[in-house]
Amino acid sequence: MDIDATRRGILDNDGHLLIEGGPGSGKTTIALLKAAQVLEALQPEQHVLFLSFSRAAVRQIADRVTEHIAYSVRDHLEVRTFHAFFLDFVRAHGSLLTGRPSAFLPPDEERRRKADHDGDWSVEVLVLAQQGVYVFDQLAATAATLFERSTALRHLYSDRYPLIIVDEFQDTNIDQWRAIKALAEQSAIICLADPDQRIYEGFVKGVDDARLQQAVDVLSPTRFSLGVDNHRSKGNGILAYADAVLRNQPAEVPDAIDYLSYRPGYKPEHVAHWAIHFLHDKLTAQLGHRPTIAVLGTSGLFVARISEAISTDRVLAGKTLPAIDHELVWDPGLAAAAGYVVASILEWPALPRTEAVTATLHAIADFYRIKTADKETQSARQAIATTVRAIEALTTGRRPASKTAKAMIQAYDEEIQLTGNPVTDWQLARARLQGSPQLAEIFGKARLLRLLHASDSLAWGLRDAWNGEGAYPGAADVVRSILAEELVTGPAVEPHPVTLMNLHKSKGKEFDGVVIVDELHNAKLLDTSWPASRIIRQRRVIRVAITRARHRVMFVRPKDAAPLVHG
Ligand SMILES: Nc1ncnc2c1ncn2[C@@H]1O[C@H](COP(=O)(O)OP(=O)(O)OP(=O)(O)O)[C@@H](O)[C@H]1O
Repeated sequence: MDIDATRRGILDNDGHLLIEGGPGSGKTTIALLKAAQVLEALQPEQHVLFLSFSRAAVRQIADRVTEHIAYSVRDHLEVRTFHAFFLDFVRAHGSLLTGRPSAFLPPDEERRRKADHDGDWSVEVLVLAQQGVYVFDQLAATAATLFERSTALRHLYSDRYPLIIVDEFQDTNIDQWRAIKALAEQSAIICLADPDQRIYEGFVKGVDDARLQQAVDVLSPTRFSLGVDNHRSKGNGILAYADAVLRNQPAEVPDAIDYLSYRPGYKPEHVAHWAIHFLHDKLTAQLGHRPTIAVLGTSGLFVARISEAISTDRVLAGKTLPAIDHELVWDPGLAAAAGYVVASILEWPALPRTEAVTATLHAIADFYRIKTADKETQSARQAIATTVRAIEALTTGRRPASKTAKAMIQAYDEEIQLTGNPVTDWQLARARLQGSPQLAEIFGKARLLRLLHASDSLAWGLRDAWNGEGAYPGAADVVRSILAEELVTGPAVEPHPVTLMNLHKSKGKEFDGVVIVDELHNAKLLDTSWPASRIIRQRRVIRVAITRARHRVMFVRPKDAAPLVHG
């Protein structure tokens, strides 16, 4: 490890530090070295806190801890997401604000309530907070208020965390910044930042391009610049090309970057399948070992499609492409909601007709509530309304008018013969989802659940729910609790050689090779007709994605996609 004068300065300086540097300049690494040094001198009850944004980033940092931090003090480094830290904090101390114990409304429950709420949801969120019930987005604000108002809490936490490292500082929102500022009274704060990796501004509320200046004004930190050092992809032109994309400047495409353009008629996910194999072979030859590869798509759903496509063998242009074992980093909200619908069908044989079908219709309405919370669409709104009317009709003894409800009644009457084997029964129940466009949509989303790697835990949970008499009473609750756990903690899988995620989620990570997949219709990588501000933001995102690679990048883009660099 090179420890130059700048890095020596960082290790020798106490107090607040602002460390700036481009992608791969070594911000995370030097921060871990600094933590290692501070950890040696801590009291037994003290810890160093390393805050980052995503669970995936936390995992990558945690993986690197073994490299830099001695076993004896490792337990005293807490690498956590902002949200997890604030959630624990509000649970422990929220009652100081309201006089009541704090409760947390999980995101899917919030989406459901929001869809049913007539008034302004942002006002309702504040009312709930006054009652001690917090939604995801309120946690940081609540924690910040508590830290600002209570000297005792500030001191308690600063005593516990004399050093707090804030990763990706440029992307902190106003509430995260308020909490950090309050703790900075007594804790030393190290901010790691790259202004050009600001990818949430104008996109997430409260993120501000003045944040770095505010840190300088308020904390008066000692500033260090790792400048354009690049330890990740030294000498292969990847960073220079990424910078050219950021600034839309003319640039030669270096050897380390391949472009694959596909003609209309080809599906991007199929071409991506080929590209992953190609990159894998090239990197294996170059490095002499099995490489790590990230496949980055332009949206979560697109990434899920790629995942499905590469999960089976495929013949493309006369060549057989074997299926690719991979991990998917993805927000599976809708797939989980579709899973709850399937689970409700597993309960049918134990229930009378009205009760059984009504429970399934409730799960279907919830699916569309979650869908509208992500993206308001007329058809999803209508689906909720017709399903709710069908439930009313059923419970008052009338015949429902909706196609979906009729199809479910017919499916119930045809009787479902479950076997006690959760895997087969899950497929049997899922196959009942046909007879209306809504059911077809839910069927499609339920198939994606397989990608969650949750199948094993679901099978075990359902095995316990089997009553030996043809049904799984309580299946809906079992599936709900298993998937909720899966959504919060993520699948417990080992890091995989091939990982799929959207561009934003790649931030803070590092792989031998990166495949960036673009599509023409739903989620373009870049569109010159977008407003200038959106183009600038997207160029930052693309730069982050490119610079995740140590050795090679491969673009898979439609033939007439907009060029990424000028000229
Ligand atoms: N001083 C150093 N000498 C040699 N290698 C280093 C040094 N610092 C970092 N590296 C290596 O360079 C790579 C990038 O480092 P690191 O992840 O710390 O950069 P970063 O600035 O946090 O990147 P980003 O902002 O893109 O996430 C890592 O593989 C790391 O092991």
